[in-house]
Amino acid sequence: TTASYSGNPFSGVQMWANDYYSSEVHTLAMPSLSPAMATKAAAVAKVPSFQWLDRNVTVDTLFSGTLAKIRAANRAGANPPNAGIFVVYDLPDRDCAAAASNGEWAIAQGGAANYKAYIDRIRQLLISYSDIRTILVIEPDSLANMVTNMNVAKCAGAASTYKELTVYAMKQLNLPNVAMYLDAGHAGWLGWPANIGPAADLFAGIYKDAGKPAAVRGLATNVANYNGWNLTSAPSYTTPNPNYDEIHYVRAFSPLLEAAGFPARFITDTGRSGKQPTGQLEWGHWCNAIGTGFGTRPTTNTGLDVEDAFVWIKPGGECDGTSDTTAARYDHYCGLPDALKPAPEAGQWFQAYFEQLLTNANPAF
Ligand SMILES: O=[N+]([O-])c1ccc(O[C@@H]2O[C@H](CO)[C@@H](O[C@@H]3O[C@H](CO)[C@@H](O[C@@H]4O[C@H](CO)[C@@H](O)[C@H](O)[C@H]4O)[C@H](O)[C@H]3O)[C@H](O)[C@H]2O)cc1
Ligand SMILES: [Mg+2]
Repeated sequence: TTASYSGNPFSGVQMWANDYYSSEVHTLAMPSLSPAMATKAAAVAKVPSFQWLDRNVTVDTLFSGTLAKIRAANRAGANPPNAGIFVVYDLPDRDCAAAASNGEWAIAQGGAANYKAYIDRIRQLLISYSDIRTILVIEPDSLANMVTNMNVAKCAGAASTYKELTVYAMKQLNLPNVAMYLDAGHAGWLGWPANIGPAADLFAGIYKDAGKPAAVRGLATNVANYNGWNLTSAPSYTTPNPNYDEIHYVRAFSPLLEAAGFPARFITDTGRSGKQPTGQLEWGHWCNAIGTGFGTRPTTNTGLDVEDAFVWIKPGGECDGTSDTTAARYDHYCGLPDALKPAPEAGQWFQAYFEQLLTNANPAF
């Protein structure tokens, strides 16, 4: 069947553009746009982006609903057949080094058991829809935080649970129609020389702990971040990191992972990397960065053998975090001068940000 594969899981399929994002664009973005911008926005809605399973409830509604729509389109003769693209994102004590994307479950309140049930449900649906090739990004930021933020109490406290549950997900979702990419931060995070070695050891260790699952294809980089892929010069805020863009990060990381027993392949989020340099004042300013644009459209034509695809993982226009200083999930990074304000809660539609991305899109819409 189309679902099982060897090699690049993006070969021989087209990525599905889910109707959750399309409806955000059509109902929330377009009504207030000029006719010319609305036409451009309608084109954005057709670009495949990953659908985030950021709450347990979305598994039995959006996830199963999207899989059903993909099945219908494939049975109607889609050629090439559609593949599902989703983010698994519901670890207990989620986003341990920040406040903006804290999730629904806490380790202290039995979150690990809830997470295992969430993974089991995803497994069941992937088995029910074994005719659909499904590509998963596993838990943005979590393992990256294990490399650089063990000095943060919430991250140190979550470490063993994050690792246990990541291994659980890798084993449970190890199915013939599935490809998994573990989140690996970005060039400005794990790409620093001080971090890249420990990162390779961590990811290879997790890969071995999980029994080197066939469905674990590699790592996802630049998720919800803004870095260029292959820049002609280093943006000022990247100095002195020699890995100033994602191709440098991937090319430095790959041999370290291979040597540690993890022959990882990579995908890179280009959804918000179209304008370089960005408006960031500091590289670590991750929240709603100003001066960004929609980037390279999803493709397997990456020019690098270990890079499977450029993809849109963070849906452009969905907020990174609230700028309301009184909010429970307020993170000071979302209050910085280079963070677009006023901003709603993480995941909510942020119209001004969508318009920024559209205006700065490269390639242009
Ligand atoms: O001059 N030098 O030689 C030198 C040497 C070492 C230096 O140290 C490095 O500095 C880097 C910053 O430059 C740090 O990277 C930042 O780490 C943050 C987490 O702590 C990340 O935030 C996450 O971002 C996600 C979206 O990507 C959000 O979804 C998530 O909520 C949010 O928490 C930032 O992206 C990421 O850029 C490194 O850890 C740190 O080791 C710095 C200079
Ligand atoms: Mg985030």
